[in-house]
Amino acid sequence: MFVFNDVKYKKILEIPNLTIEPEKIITFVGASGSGKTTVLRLMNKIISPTEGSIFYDGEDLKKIPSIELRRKVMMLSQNPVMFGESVKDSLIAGFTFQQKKIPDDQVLYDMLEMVRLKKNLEDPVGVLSGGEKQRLALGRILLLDPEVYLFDEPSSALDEETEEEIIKMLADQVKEKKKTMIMVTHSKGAAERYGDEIIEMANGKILNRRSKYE
Ligand SMILES: Nc1ncnc2c1ncn2[C@@H]1O[C@H](COP(=O)(O)OP(=O)(O)OP(=O)(O)O)[C@@H](O)[C@H]1O
Repeated sequence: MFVFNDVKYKKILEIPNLTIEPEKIITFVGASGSGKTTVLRLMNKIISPTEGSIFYDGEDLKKIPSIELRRKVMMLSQNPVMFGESVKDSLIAGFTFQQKKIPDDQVLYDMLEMVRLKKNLEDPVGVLSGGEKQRLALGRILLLDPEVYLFDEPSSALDEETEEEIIKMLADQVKEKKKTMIMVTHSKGAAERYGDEIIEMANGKILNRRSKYE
């Protein structure tokens, strides 16, 4: 699905080769500043390699228009952007941009429940906490249902119990729908429990890659 070929990004990342198979959950762990977020940003074409190439389904990312790529590969960043005035506006933003039919309110309420956000659709989005914004953005992505989910610390602003619930829910969804999930997490426990493969980064390099089934 994703293939990295002699990839370098400035002086901060160096990945000679990396292949990520579809329908897997891959977790990235490693110290702060080790390059985990940079890997996700490369996969979503927010940044491009300064050397080498990245392929998605056999096609060089350089040749895939960003908008097209981001319909298939969606990233939830640590500080997601909110859209419009209300919880609903932000939840359906992707449908509005893509001019697609907006799901019924019941579907939207079910999604709020799934991401553990106890808010009404009409509630203002500006007053949400960091963790609530993150869960709302998560709901937005789950509704759009891309092929690949890139999660950068999807639970960084959550307490431990909610974090475990959310990551478990994501893993279940991804497996049920046969999607691919690539997740950066500070939680080694979650990385081990839910990752089919665990990739450990240090100083911009892959230090270690383990499959849970080996
Ligand atoms: N565009 C850039 N230009 C220069 N340096 C950068 C750039 N982006 C990131 N860095 C640096 O590269 C290193 C890796 O950053 P990255 O955000 O990938 O780390 P991380 O492993 O995700 O860290 P954290 O766990 O703290 O989020 C950091 O030292 C960061 O300051």
